Amino acid sequence: MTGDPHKISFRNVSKVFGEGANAFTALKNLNLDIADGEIVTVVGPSGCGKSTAMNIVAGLTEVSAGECLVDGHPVSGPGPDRGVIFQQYALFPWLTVRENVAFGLMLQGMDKQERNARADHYLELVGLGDFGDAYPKTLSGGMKQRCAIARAYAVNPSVLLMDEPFGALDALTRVRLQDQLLDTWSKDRRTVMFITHDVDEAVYIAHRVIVLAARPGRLQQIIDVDLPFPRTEDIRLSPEFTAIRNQVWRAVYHRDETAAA
Ligand SMILES: Nc1ncnc2c1ncn2[C@@H]1O[C@H](COP(=O)(O)OP(=O)(O)OP(=O)(O)O)[C@@H](O)[C@H]1O
Repeated sequence: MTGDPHKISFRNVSKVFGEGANAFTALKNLNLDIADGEIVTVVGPSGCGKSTAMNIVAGLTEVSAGECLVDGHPVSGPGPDRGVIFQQYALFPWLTVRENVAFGLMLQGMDKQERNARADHYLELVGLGDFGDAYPKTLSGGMKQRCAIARAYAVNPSVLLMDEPFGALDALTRVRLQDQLLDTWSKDRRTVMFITHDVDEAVYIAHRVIVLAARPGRLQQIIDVDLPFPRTEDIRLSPEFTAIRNQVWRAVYHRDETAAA
């Protein structure tokens, strides 16, 4: 232990892609702490560095300057403590749903009976308990994404990194999966970093909304979502929700004058 109380910390993180005349600053001097068990959503215009920031936490992208810490330790590559879920489900088409969910456990050397039992537990959790023997091509988009979520949960990461996970889904399925994510979070309190373009989604699921600005990608504003859990339909329709939603909207699209430089 290093004594760092935060689950995830960005310390003056910058990321430059390319070199010389082709150098492009995707993130500049990002400072951000995310607490253990906190859900943060990350919003901002296209190209503001949302995925770059998440990929740095995932260990898929190296920082150019500064430091990214998880549990107080500098990130040096991907690890089973961080589960990543992308918009594209990236399921293996030749494996069944159960085998897809159990895949990471197989890589960890878990025996077949145990990993199948664990896969079935997580499939049940995301409402796919009857689909373990099905192949991905027979599932709807929402079901495929639930399978990808079960796969990420199965390796029991303490951090979930979700990059527009519901972006390709219809509005009703999105809302259901948001509720399912919060329901699961209420039981395990994992730390979640969730990128979205949907301002309502960003407010509904989060403790805090992180707004990034583009060119260069940088922190624009952090907005506390001071709404109780569990989040419900009533909360979604409340004036308090609308007020926070409007605040986020202004920060993203109109550069609220209260924003950080
Ligand atoms: N591997 C790379 N090489 C060069 N430039 C890159 C690379 N990855 C990202 N970039 C650039 O860095 C900037 C930030 O990209 P990033 O994908 O993090 O943005 P984003 O906020 O997630 O965008 P979007 O909302 O469109 O997904 C973009 O201008 C992008 O073109």
